[in-house]
Amino acid sequence: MRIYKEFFFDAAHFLPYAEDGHPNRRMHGHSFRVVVWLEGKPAPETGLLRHFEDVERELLRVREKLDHRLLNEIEGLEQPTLERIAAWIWRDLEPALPEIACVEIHRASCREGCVYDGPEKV
Ligand SMILES: Nc1nc2c(c(=O)[nH]1)N=C([C@H](O)[C@H](O)COP(=O)(O)OP(=O)(O)OP(=O)(O)O)CN2
Ligand SMILES: [Zn+2]
Repeated sequence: MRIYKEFFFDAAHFLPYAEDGHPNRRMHGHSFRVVVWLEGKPAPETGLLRHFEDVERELLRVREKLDHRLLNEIEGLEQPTLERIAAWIWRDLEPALPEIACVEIHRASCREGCVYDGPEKV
């Protein structure tokens, strides 16, 4: 069974490895929607897989690190593509929310996004 909670943030970035003169190389901003999925079984005594209050607390914590920031300045986000941001959010949340199953990140204005299912298991 899966549950999800989402949050929104706005941030600036640039893509350092875009070609010279390409707009992606200039600093610009986006609005992002992030959906975090948790997977597991509800506890028999509570019926909860994980209380949404716990999830909300962790999402607010990670949002604080991203919102109204220049993403390139954040350690691990020197190449702040959707792919890297999704994996970074996963790593930041995983210690507190070990039931994490998927991080979606959507950039609606560009009609694009990324879905990260976690590090590959060997
Ligand atoms: N696979 C990926 N490709 C690209 C990514 C990415 O994260 N993963 N990111 C970008 C840039 O961030 C780029 O800014 C996206 O731009 P674009 O789709 O051209 O949309 P706009 O910036 O024009 O969108 P707005 O409507 O102005 O927000 C490129 N490729
Ligand atoms: Zn961009």
